[in-house]
Amino acid sequence: MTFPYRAALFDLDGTLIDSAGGIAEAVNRTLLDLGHAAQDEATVRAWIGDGARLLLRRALDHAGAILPDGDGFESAYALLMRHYGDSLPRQAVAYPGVEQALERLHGRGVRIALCTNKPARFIDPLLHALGWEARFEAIVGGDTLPERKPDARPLLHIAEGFGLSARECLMVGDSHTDAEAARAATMPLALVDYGYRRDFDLDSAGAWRVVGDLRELLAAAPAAC
Ligand SMILES: O=C(O)COP(=O)(O)O
Ligand SMILES: [Mg+2]
Repeated sequence: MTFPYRAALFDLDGTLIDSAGGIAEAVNRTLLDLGHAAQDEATVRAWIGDGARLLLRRALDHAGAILPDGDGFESAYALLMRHYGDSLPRQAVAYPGVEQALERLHGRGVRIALCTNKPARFIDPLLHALGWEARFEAIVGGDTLPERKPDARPLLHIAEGFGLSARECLMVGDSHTDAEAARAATMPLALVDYGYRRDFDLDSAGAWRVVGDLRELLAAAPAAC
């Protein structure tokens, strides 16, 4: 069976890697530094996917902190960034099947991109830790462009760079930000059922495919395309 798209754009956290343990560690170190209680990993997981600033806002909000404005927020963010960098080795955990799925797509001539809301400065070190330095032909992080997912722009930026229309690409993600960005870009969508979604019904997102393992993306022909 052939894969019906010319490019696949992958979300990172909750789709390719199970980074929640490392991210929870970074968030908790930040909360503790600021005098708040640490949270369990399941709580922090639900805050991931909309970029690191919203992650911090949710953590401070949950802690009942008076949300610092301006400089106060920036210094808390700098603290999170320091701990986040230290946590990268623990974030570098690929889900089962990811390596083979990327390899097989590549082998079929599908162009492969990374489209994440993770701060861009952490992407290269993380890809290095995973041994994926040469895996992605295009990479867009959460602060690479003025807009991030759920805006359509990061997806369209990658498609345009490939010289492809949105319809020729597939966005593969785990959460509402990926689904909304794909809808806004009129790009076909595939979802994984194991990620960090919150209050999001996978089956009503209009996905071409919902999979429990990325190798299933190549498993069968689509119902319609
Ligand atoms: O919000 C994040 O930092 C992670 O984002 P991602 O799920 O888009 O990779
Ligand atoms: Mg994600």
